[in-house]
Amino acid sequence: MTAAPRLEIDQITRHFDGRDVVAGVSLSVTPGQVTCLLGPSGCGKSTTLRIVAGVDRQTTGRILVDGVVVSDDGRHAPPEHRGIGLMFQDFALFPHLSVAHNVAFGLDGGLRRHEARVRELLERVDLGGFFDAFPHQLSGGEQQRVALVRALAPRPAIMLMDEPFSGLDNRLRDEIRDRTLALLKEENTAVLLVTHEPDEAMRMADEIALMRAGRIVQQGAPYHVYNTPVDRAAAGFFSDINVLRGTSRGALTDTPFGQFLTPGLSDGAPVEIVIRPQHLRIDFDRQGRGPNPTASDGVAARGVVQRARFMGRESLVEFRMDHDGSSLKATVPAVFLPKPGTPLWLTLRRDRCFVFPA
Ligand SMILES: Nc1ncnc2c1ncn2[C@@H]1O[C@H](COP(=O)(O)OP(=O)(O)OP(=O)(O)O)[C@@H](O)[C@H]1O
Repeated sequence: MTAAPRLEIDQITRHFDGRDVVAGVSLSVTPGQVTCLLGPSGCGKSTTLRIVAGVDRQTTGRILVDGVVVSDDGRHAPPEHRGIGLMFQDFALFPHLSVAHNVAFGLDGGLRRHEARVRELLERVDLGGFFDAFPHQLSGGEQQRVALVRALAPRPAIMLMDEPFSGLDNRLRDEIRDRTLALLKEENTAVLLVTHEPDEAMRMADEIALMRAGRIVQQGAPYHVYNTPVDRAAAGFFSDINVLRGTSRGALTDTPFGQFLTPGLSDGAPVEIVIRPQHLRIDFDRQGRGPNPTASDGVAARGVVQRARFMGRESLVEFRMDHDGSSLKATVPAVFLPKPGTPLWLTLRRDRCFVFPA
């Protein structure tokens, strides 16, 4: 049985200066679930979050918490009556209060009444020893953890997070993300997290809602959104992509890598075939010939190495293709640095190609 939604966003729009910056967003989050609103800058993510928090108000639509309307055309509960915790990038701790008093700030009765809860939360993020410290004595990452437990201290049913980790350096960020996620799961909080970073969404989310120009264009588990993108832009949002262009004829599109099925497209319709660099295979040149065609990889096409770079986890090789001079990128999970000018053959993993009308 799936749990009842804790947070429901029902057909929210927000009109600013003659345009809808949020244009009909619906979403629900269950207890213990992390949903990431992912999208490029300006697509309306933060506005959506601010509406849920109650610091902004939608033009139309409703917000429900545990099935109860907290905001619609007539009602608008203030932020403090929504059972919502907030954590933003520029979380500010109160500099004149100790760590413990910062954490207890939103608790009725303050530190005196809730010392046990404050101690327990600080222990859980390994900051037990900082109970009496002041914010300036903590590193950025430690301050972030204090901000997190401060937001969690009143046991909010819902946590809203807007780019909460973007102020941290890379290595620290991974660790803090993991800790944060663990704590949110333990508390069974419903989380709506805004980010423009696909890696962050893939790492944190149970569900990703991909947003563009005020709308959710695709929603699902990270695996699903990554592996079955709805269009070229959705594919390109998660990684570098290669795009082959062709024209549909008789529900087939010819490419130098073989034919692709393009059912439902009329003759003459432009087609884009999209593939991520890790799904190209590279093969050696055998005196002007490449590998034989196979069902899974189609036909090989020859290209010449333009550039090869070692990226740490993989090598990125850029090719200029013989057939049309276009560029294709392939990655190999190893050290593979062929010299510029080397002819090599490329095939595409056909099961990893996405075919879209252009
Ligand atoms: N108070 C406002 N008045 C007018 N326009 C606004 C207001 N708030 C936001 N906007 C506009 O709404 C659009 C969406 O902004 P929003 O902050 O929600 O985007 P975002 O996806 O969170 O982007 P970012 O990641 O850059 O914060 C932007 O074009 C922004 O300029």
